[in-house]
Amino acid sequence: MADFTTDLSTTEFSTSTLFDVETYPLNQPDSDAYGIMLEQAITGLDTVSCAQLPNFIRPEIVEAMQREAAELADGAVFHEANLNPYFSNPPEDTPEDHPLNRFSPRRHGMVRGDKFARDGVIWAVFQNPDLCRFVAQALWYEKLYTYRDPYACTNVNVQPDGCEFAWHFDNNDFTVSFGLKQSDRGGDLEYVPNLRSRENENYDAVKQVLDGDRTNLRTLKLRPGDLQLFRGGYTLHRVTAPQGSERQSLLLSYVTNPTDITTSDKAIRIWGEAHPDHFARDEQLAQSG
Ligand SMILES: O=C(O)CCC(=O)C(=O)O
Ligand SMILES: [Fe+2]
Repeated sequence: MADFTTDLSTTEFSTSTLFDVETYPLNQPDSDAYGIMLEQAITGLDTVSCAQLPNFIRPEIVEAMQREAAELADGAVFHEANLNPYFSNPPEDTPEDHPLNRFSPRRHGMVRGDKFARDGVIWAVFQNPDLCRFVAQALWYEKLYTYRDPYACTNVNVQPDGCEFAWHFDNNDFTVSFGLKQSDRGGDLEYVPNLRSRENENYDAVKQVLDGDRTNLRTLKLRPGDLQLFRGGYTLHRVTAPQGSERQSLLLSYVTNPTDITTSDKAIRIWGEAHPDHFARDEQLAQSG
Protein backbone atom coordinates (compact mmCIF):
# COMPACT_ATOMS: atom_id res chain seq x y z
CA MET A 1 0.00 0.00 0.00
CA ALA A 2 1.26 3.46 -0.83
CA ASP A 3 2.42 5.56 2.07
CA PHE A 4 0.37 8.69 1.55
CA THR A 5 2.34 10.68 4.07
CA THR A 6 5.86 10.23 2.67
CA ASP A 7 5.97 13.17 0.32
CA LEU A 8 4.20 15.50 2.65
CA SER A 9 5.93 14.67 5.91
CA THR A 10 9.03 16.55 4.77
CA THR A 11 7.02 19.74 4.40
CA GLU A 12 5.94 21.89 7.29
CA PHE A 13 2.25 21.34 6.63
CA SER A 14 1.56 17.64 6.33
CA THR A 15 -2.00 16.31 6.33
CA SER A 16 -1.71 15.31 9.98
CA THR A 17 -0.37 18.75 10.92
CA LEU A 18 -3.25 20.57 9.25
CA PHE A 19 -6.27 18.38 9.92
CA ASP A 20 -7.67 16.47 12.88
CA VAL A 21 -6.79 13.10 11.37
CA GLU A 22 -7.73 11.26 14.58
CA THR A 23 -11.38 12.18 13.90
CA TYR A 24 -11.07 12.56 10.13
CA PRO A 25 -8.45 10.06 8.87
CA LEU A 26 -7.86 11.83 5.55
CA ASN A 27 -4.39 10.31 5.24
CA GLN A 28 -5.60 6.70 5.58
CA PRO A 29 -7.93 6.26 2.61
CA ASP A 30 -7.92 2.48 2.92
CA SER A 31 -9.07 2.43 6.53
CA ASP A 32 -12.58 1.61 7.76
CA ALA A 33 -12.72 4.94 9.56
CA TYR A 34 -12.06 6.76 6.29
CA GLY A 35 -14.88 4.79 4.66
CA ILE A 36 -17.28 5.84 7.42
CA MET A 37 -16.23 9.51 7.14
CA LEU A 38 -16.72 9.40 3.37
CA GLU A 39 -20.08 7.65 3.67
CA GLN A 40 -21.35 10.34 6.04
CA ALA A 41 -20.27 13.12 3.69
CA ILE A 42 -21.87 11.37 0.71
CA THR A 43 -25.11 10.85 2.61
CA GLY A 44 -25.29 14.55 3.52
CA LEU A 45 -24.59 15.65 -0.05
CA ASP A 46 -26.95 13.14 -1.63
CA THR A 47 -29.86 13.83 0.71
CA VAL A 48 -29.67 17.54 1.63
CA SER A 49 -26.92 18.77 -0.75
CA CYS A 50 -24.65 19.58 2.14
CA ALA A 51 -22.12 17.94 4.45
CA GLN A 52 -20.65 19.68 7.48
CA LEU A 53 -17.57 18.22 9.18
CA PRO A 54 -17.10 20.13 12.44
CA ASN A 55 -13.61 20.97 13.74
CA PHE A 56 -11.92 19.50 10.69
CA ILE A 57 -8.83 21.69 11.05
CA ARG A 58 -6.57 21.53 14.08
CA PRO A 59 -7.15 24.45 16.49
CA GLU A 60 -3.60 25.85 16.22
CA ILE A 61 -3.87 25.73 12.42
CA VAL A 62 -7.25 27.51 12.54
CA GLU A 63 -5.56 30.28 14.53
CA ALA A 64 -2.76 30.56 11.98
CA MET A 65 -5.32 30.70 9.15
CA GLN A 66 -7.32 33.37 10.98
CA ARG A 67 -4.16 35.46 11.43
CA GLU A 68 -3.28 35.15 7.76
CA ALA A 69 -6.85 36.03 6.68
CA ALA A 70 -7.00 38.98 9.10
CA GLU A 71 -3.84 40.47 7.58
CA LEU A 72 -5.28 40.16 4.07
CA ALA A 73 -8.90 41.15 4.79
CA ASP A 74 -8.23 44.89 4.44
CA GLY A 75 -7.03 44.29 0.91
CA ALA A 76 -10.15 42.32 -0.09
CA VAL A 77 -11.86 43.44 -3.29
CA PHE A 78 -15.25 44.77 -2.14
CA HIS A 79 -18.32 44.22 -4.27
CA GLU A 80 -21.52 46.13 -3.90
CA ALA A 81 -24.27 45.08 -6.23
CA ASN A 82 -27.97 44.54 -6.59
CA LEU A 83 -28.39 40.96 -7.77
CA ASN A 84 -31.13 38.48 -8.55
CA PRO A 85 -30.65 34.86 -7.40
CA TYR A 86 -29.14 33.97 -10.80
CA PHE A 87 -26.76 36.97 -11.17
CA SER A 88 -28.53 37.68 -14.45
CA ASN A 89 -30.49 40.36 -16.24
CA PRO A 90 -34.14 39.31 -16.67
CA PRO A 91 -35.71 39.47 -20.11
CA GLU A 92 -38.08 42.38 -20.67
CA ASP A 93 -41.71 41.69 -19.73
CA THR A 94 -40.68 39.47 -16.80
CA PRO A 95 -43.39 39.90 -14.13
CA GLU A 96 -42.32 42.01 -11.19
CA ASP A 97 -42.63 39.23 -8.60
CA HIS A 98 -40.87 36.57 -10.72
CA PRO A 99 -37.62 35.24 -9.14
CA LEU A 100 -35.67 36.62 -12.11
CA ASN A 101 -36.88 40.08 -11.12
CA ARG A 102 -36.14 39.84 -7.41
CA PHE A 103 -33.04 41.92 -6.74
CA SER A 104 -31.32 42.23 -3.37
CA PRO A 105 -28.28 44.21 -2.32
CA ARG A 106 -25.08 42.29 -1.68
CA ARG A 107 -21.97 43.77 -0.11
CA HIS A 108 -18.95 41.66 0.73
CA GLY A 109 -15.23 41.41 0.09
CA MET A 110 -13.14 38.68 -1.50
CA VAL A 111 -9.43 38.22 -0.88
CA ARG A 112 -7.86 37.37 -4.21
CA GLY A 113 -6.08 34.03 -4.68
CA ASP A 114 -2.72 35.56 -5.57
CA LYS A 115 -2.55 37.31 -2.18
CA PHE A 116 -1.96 34.12 -0.21
CA ALA A 117 1.70 33.32 0.50
CA ARG A 118 2.68 30.14 -1.34
CA ASP A 119 4.47 28.88 1.76
CA GLY A 120 1.58 29.90 4.03
CA VAL A 121 -0.95 27.80 5.87
CA ILE A 122 -4.03 28.70 3.78
CA TRP A 123 -2.25 27.74 0.56
CA ALA A 124 -1.13 24.49 2.20
CA VAL A 125 -4.74 23.61 3.05
CA PHE A 126 -5.84 24.41 -0.51
CA GLN A 127 -3.04 22.37 -2.10
CA ASN A 128 -3.38 19.37 0.20
CA PRO A 129 -3.80 16.29 -2.03
CA ASP A 130 -5.57 14.19 0.62
CA LEU A 131 -8.24 16.87 0.99
CA CYS A 132 -8.61 17.15 -2.80
CA ARG A 133 -9.08 13.40 -3.17
CA PHE A 134 -11.63 13.30 -0.35
CA VAL A 135 -13.65 16.17 -1.87
CA ALA A 136 -13.70 14.38 -5.25
CA GLN A 137 -14.86 11.10 -3.71
CA ALA A 138 -17.57 12.78 -1.63
CA LEU A 139 -18.96 14.53 -4.71
CA TRP A 140 -18.69 11.50 -7.03
CA TYR A 141 -15.95 12.90 -9.28
CA GLU A 142 -13.33 10.55 -10.63
CA LYS A 143 -10.70 13.22 -10.09
CA LEU A 144 -10.58 16.90 -9.18
CA TYR A 145 -7.75 19.41 -9.51
CA THR A 146 -7.08 22.59 -7.59
CA TYR A 147 -8.28 25.48 -9.77
CA ARG A 148 -5.30 27.29 -11.29
CA ASP A 149 -7.05 30.62 -11.88
CA PRO A 150 -4.70 33.10 -10.17
CA TYR A 151 -7.53 35.15 -8.62
CA ALA A 152 -10.42 32.73 -8.13
CA CYS A 153 -8.43 29.65 -7.03
CA THR A 154 -9.00 30.27 -3.36
CA ASN A 155 -10.62 33.24 -1.64
CA VAL A 156 -11.58 34.53 1.75
CA ASN A 157 -15.15 35.81 1.78
CA VAL A 158 -15.29 38.84 4.10
CA GLN A 159 -18.87 39.53 5.14
CA PRO A 160 -19.16 42.69 7.22
CA ASP A 161 -21.47 43.13 10.20
CA GLY A 162 -25.06 43.64 8.99
CA CYS A 163 -24.43 42.55 5.39
CA GLU A 164 -26.57 39.69 4.15
CA PHE A 165 -25.36 37.48 1.31
CA ALA A 166 -28.82 37.28 -0.31
CA TRP A 167 -30.64 34.26 -1.81
CA HIS A 168 -28.87 32.80 -4.84
CA PHE A 169 -27.74 29.74 -6.77
CA ASP A 170 -23.98 29.44 -7.30
CA ASN A 171 -22.49 29.46 -10.78
CA ASN A 172 -20.43 26.43 -9.78
CA ASP A 173 -21.99 23.03 -9.14
CA PHE A 174 -20.36 22.73 -5.72
CA THR A 175 -18.47 24.72 -3.11
CA VAL A 176 -15.85 23.69 -0.56
CA SER A 177 -15.50 26.08 2.35
CA PHE A 178 -14.00 26.39 5.80
CA GLY A 179 -15.26 28.61 8.59
CA LEU A 180 -12.71 31.20 9.72
CA LYS A 181 -14.64 33.77 11.71
CA GLN A 182 -18.22 33.70 12.90
CA SER A 183 -20.57 36.03 14.71
CA ASP A 184 -22.73 34.83 17.62
CA ARG A 185 -25.87 36.07 15.96
CA GLY A 186 -26.58 35.87 12.24
CA GLY A 187 -24.02 34.62 9.75
CA ASP A 188 -26.08 31.44 9.21
CA LEU A 189 -26.16 29.54 5.94
CA GLU A 190 -29.84 29.00 5.10
CA TYR A 191 -30.58 26.65 2.24
CA VAL A 192 -33.35 24.76 0.55
CA PRO A 193 -31.91 21.55 -0.94
CA ASN A 194 -32.51 20.44 -4.51
CA LEU A 195 -34.71 23.37 -5.43
CA ARG A 196 -33.86 23.32 -9.10
CA SER A 197 -32.32 20.83 -11.49
CA ARG A 198 -30.60 20.98 -14.84
CA GLU A 199 -33.99 20.38 -16.46
CA ASN A 200 -36.27 22.45 -14.28
CA GLU A 201 -35.77 25.94 -12.82
CA ASN A 202 -38.77 25.40 -10.54
CA TYR A 203 -39.51 29.13 -10.37
CA ASP A 204 -42.71 28.68 -8.32
CA ALA A 205 -40.84 26.98 -5.49
CA VAL A 206 -38.01 29.55 -5.67
CA LYS A 207 -40.58 32.34 -5.44
CA GLN A 208 -42.13 30.79 -2.33
CA VAL A 209 -38.77 30.80 -0.56
CA LEU A 210 -38.08 34.39 -1.61
CA ASP A 211 -41.51 35.26 -0.22
CA GLY A 212 -40.54 33.87 3.19
CA ASP A 213 -41.67 30.24 3.13
CA ARG A 214 -39.33 28.31 5.46
CA THR A 215 -40.92 24.86 5.07
CA ASN A 216 -37.95 22.95 3.65
CA LEU A 217 -35.34 25.38 4.82
CA ARG A 218 -32.25 24.16 6.65
CA THR A 219 -29.81 26.21 8.69
CA LEU A 220 -26.13 25.65 9.31
CA LYS A 221 -23.63 27.75 11.21
CA LEU A 222 -20.13 27.34 9.85
CA ARG A 223 -17.76 27.77 12.78
CA PRO A 224 -13.99 28.31 12.62
CA GLY A 225 -12.29 25.08 11.55
CA ASP A 226 -15.47 23.42 10.17
CA LEU A 227 -15.43 22.03 6.64
CA GLN A 228 -18.50 22.36 4.48
CA LEU A 229 -19.17 20.61 1.18
CA PHE A 230 -22.17 22.05 -0.59
CA ARG A 231 -24.01 21.64 -3.90
CA GLY A 232 -24.81 25.33 -4.25
CA GLY A 233 -25.63 25.20 -7.95
CA TYR A 234 -29.00 23.50 -7.36
CA THR A 235 -29.65 24.61 -3.81
CA LEU A 236 -31.08 28.06 -3.20
CA HIS A 237 -29.09 29.58 -0.32
CA ARG A 238 -28.13 32.73 1.51
CA VAL A 239 -25.91 33.75 4.42
CA THR A 240 -27.87 35.88 6.88
CA ALA A 241 -26.33 39.14 8.05
CA PRO A 242 -23.76 38.67 10.81
CA GLN A 243 -24.75 40.68 13.88
CA GLY A 244 -22.10 42.39 15.97
CA SER A 245 -18.99 41.25 14.10
CA GLU A 246 -17.68 40.31 10.71
CA ARG A 247 -17.97 36.80 9.28
CA GLN A 248 -15.20 35.22 7.22
CA SER A 249 -15.09 31.96 5.29
CA LEU A 250 -12.40 30.35 3.15
CA LEU A 251 -13.58 29.17 -0.26
CA LEU A 252 -11.54 26.54 -2.13
CA SER A 253 -12.12 25.92 -5.84
CA TYR A 254 -11.59 22.57 -7.53
CA VAL A 255 -12.17 21.75 -11.19
CA THR A 256 -12.47 18.66 -13.37
CA ASN A 257 -10.21 20.12 -16.07
CA PRO A 258 -6.71 21.03 -14.83
CA THR A 259 -6.17 23.61 -17.61
CA ASP A 260 -9.37 25.50 -16.73
CA ILE A 261 -8.92 29.25 -16.15
CA THR A 262 -11.18 32.24 -16.70
CA THR A 263 -10.95 34.82 -19.49
CA SER A 264 -9.73 38.40 -19.03
CA ASP A 265 -13.16 40.03 -19.45
CA LYS A 266 -14.68 37.89 -16.73
CA ALA A 267 -11.68 38.49 -14.45
CA ILE A 268 -12.04 42.25 -14.97
CA ARG A 269 -15.77 42.07 -14.24
CA ILE A 270 -15.17 40.24 -10.97
CA TRP A 271 -11.83 41.60 -9.77
CA GLY A 272 -11.48 44.94 -11.55
CA GLU A 273 -8.36 43.73 -13.36
CA ALA A 274 -6.92 40.69 -15.11
CA HIS A 275 -3.71 38.69 -14.67
CA PRO A 276 -1.30 37.91 -17.57
CA ASP A 277 -2.53 34.28 -17.36
CA HIS A 278 -6.06 35.49 -18.19
CA PHE A 279 -4.83 37.32 -21.30
CA ALA A 280 -2.85 34.23 -22.28
CA ARG A 281 -6.09 32.27 -22.02
CA ASP A 282 -7.84 34.78 -24.35
CA GLU A 283 -5.12 34.27 -26.97
CA GLN A 284 -5.31 30.53 -26.62
CA LEU A 285 -9.09 30.60 -27.17
CA ALA A 286 -8.74 32.97 -30.14
CA GLN A 287 -6.21 30.66 -31.78
CA SER A 288 -8.22 27.51 -31.18
CA GLY A 289 -11.47 29.18 -32.29
O1 LIG B 1 -19.35 32.37 2.73
C1 LIG B 1 -19.94 31.32 2.49
O2 LIG B 1 -20.06 30.42 3.35
C2 LIG B 1 -20.53 31.06 1.14
C3 LIG B 1 -21.02 32.29 0.51
C4 LIG B 1 -21.69 31.95 -0.78
O3 LIG B 1 -22.81 31.54 -0.80
C5 LIG B 1 -20.94 32.10 -2.05
O4 LIG B 1 -19.77 32.50 -2.03
O5 LIG B 1 -21.53 31.82 -3.10
FE1 LIG C 1 -23.24 30.74 -2.78
